[in-house]
Amino acid sequence: MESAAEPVISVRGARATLGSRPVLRGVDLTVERGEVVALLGANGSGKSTAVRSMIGQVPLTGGSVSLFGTELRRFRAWSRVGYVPQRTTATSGVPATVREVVASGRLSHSRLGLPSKRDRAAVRRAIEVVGLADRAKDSVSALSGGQHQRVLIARALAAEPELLIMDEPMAGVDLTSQGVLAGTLREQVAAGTTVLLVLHELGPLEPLIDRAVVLRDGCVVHDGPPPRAVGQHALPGHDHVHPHAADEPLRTGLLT
Ligand SMILES: Nc1ncnc2c1ncn2[C@@H]1O[C@H](COP(=O)(O)OP(=O)(O)OP(=O)(O)O)[C@@H](O)[C@H]1O
Repeated sequence: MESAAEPVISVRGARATLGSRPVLRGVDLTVERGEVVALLGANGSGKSTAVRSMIGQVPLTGGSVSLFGTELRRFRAWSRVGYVPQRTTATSGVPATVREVVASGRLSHSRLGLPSKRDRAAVRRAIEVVGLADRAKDSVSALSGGQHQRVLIARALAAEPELLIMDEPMAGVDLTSQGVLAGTLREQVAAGTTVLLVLHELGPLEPLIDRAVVLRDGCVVHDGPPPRAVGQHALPGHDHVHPHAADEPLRTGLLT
């Protein structure tokens, strides 16, 4: 029986190996109901692998993951989870429309039956929320990178998930789309959605973040208040130094 106090995500001692390389080396991470947590770290630190392990796309070689209090191998309530993968530059050969792609995110609700009125309304709302109502009938191949990312987010939102996991939602996204995405996320958070975001840097999402978990080489090196980028440290390419521990500044290396 699920209790309201149960964390939405609980990762304990997670280990994963890709090829022959240990990519997660004992990761502990908890996300409570209603929290917005950023998973930060340099390239290759294991962020994507960590979130992919949470949705069963990467098998663990040790440790465990639970969602909504249920161990992953018993977890079936996938309509409660929205996942936005890291955007690839590859374009699909299938000329699906915006509405078709977004509606595919609702399939876990409609199951074998035809989409209900409620399903169709949820798809329409998700498309509106990301500002693409006027493009609903267009092929996704006609969209810009940022618009494409908005479609992927709408697809996750169409399921009206309680937990939203997004891998680098702002990467390669133009400023207009970044603004739309930040607004969309703000609405979801206000509605009580729990959010785990993989980010390279906090950027425009900073005001929404409750807590940051920083990975380095597959290990958690910080779990607490989001690191604040100030002055020179905010510049792209700068290896951040954040004075979390008075004696030894935490080098998050977020931008390296
Ligand atoms: N399929 C794979 N086979 C072997 N190694 C892999 C595979 N996928 C990822 N890796 C390696 O695992 C490490 C962690 O990758 P991961 O994508 O989780 O890092 P990340 O922190 O998300 O990085 P980025 O910010 O670049 O997305 C990297 O060194 C990567 O090269």
